[in-house]
Amino acid sequence: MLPFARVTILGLGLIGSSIARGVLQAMPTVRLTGYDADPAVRATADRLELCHDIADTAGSAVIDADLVILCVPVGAMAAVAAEFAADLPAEAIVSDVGSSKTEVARVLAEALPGATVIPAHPVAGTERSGPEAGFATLFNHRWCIVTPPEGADPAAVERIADFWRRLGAQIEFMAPDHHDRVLAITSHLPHLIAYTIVGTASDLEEVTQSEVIKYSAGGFRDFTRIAASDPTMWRDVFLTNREAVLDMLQRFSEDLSALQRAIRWGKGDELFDLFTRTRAVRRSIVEQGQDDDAADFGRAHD
Ligand SMILES: NC(=O)c1ccc[n+]([C@@H]2O[C@H](COP(=O)([O-])OP(=O)(O)OC[C@H]3O[C@@H](n4cnc5c(N)ncnc54)[C@H](O)[C@@H]3O)[C@@H](O)[C@H]2O)c1
Ligand SMILES: O=C(O)C(=O)C[C@]1(C(=O)O)C=C[C@@H](O)C=C1
Repeated sequence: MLPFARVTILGLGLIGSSIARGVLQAMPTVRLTGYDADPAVRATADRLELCHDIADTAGSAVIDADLVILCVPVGAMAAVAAEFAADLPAEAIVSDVGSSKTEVARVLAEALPGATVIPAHPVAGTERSGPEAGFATLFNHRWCIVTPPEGADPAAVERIADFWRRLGAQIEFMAPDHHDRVLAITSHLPHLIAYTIVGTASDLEEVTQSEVIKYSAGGFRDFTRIAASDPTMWRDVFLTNREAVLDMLQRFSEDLSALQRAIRWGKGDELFDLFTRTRAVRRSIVEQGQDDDAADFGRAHD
């Protein structure tokens, strides 16, 4: 039996529209309702037939839902929840896909007192945004981290896990604060570094903008993909996972200073040892099948 019969998606961008496409394929009998604050996104979602119904308000979207899933930037979660709180059916489960979890869990619990809220985070995405960027296979073989609040109803947690497994994801359970530390180093800091390096390159006075574009092969090009990620989404991630990100950034800065010293004093062994260790990390990610380029890596380097 399917975990839910009537699913409402609030926010029809990259992640919301990917969930909609995945549900239409994997759970075709589910009745799907969508809502987005942006009328242009609602019109596009309608044209793409992402949902059976596109509602004009968050309240009317949730009125007969048994799952409501918030797919808006983390800084907008509280406002959306407040918009539909009065219309939420008592038996509905509320979830979200936010990239940071402690703050989102707090604001949802505050805005929806008495509701069953089971937050989750599919660790899958791209640098693109909007309803046209989504695709049904986005979550295939990717982790979805479920962060149930203490004392959560195990049956509700299992229904959320079942929903994500049907979209192709593998499930991991974590405490929200642990999630935020893990993602600070694996996702948030890499984005911050990409934003910095692309910003630094574009500010250089002795290298022109056209040279940066012209010679952006390999390493820099990979950074520009990440640095093209949605500004609203990432502003909100850094503001809501401030402490874990600052902590990881502190460690990163210390390690960067050590590298700076190794270069200055010609300590080739130190550089070589670190680069050997980091190459091994990449190899284990590839071996675990967690990278899209795994096959290419194997061909090019083995
Ligand atoms: N992009 C990724 O790689 C990725 C991966 C995993 C999780 N997430 C999380 O998913 C969420 C959505 O990200 P996305 O990449 O789909 O962003 P997106 O910009 O593609 O879509 C967000 C949508 O939310 C809508 N929205 C904003 N405020 C709203 C409001 N108050 N009410 C209703 N709709 C509103 C926007 O109009 C937009 O269409 C974020 O919380 C993000 O942290 C993103
Ligand atoms: O693949 C990308 O482009 C992503 O940035 C996806 C990515 C990540 O950092 O891995 C970004 C944010 C998420 O919350 C989850 C996944």
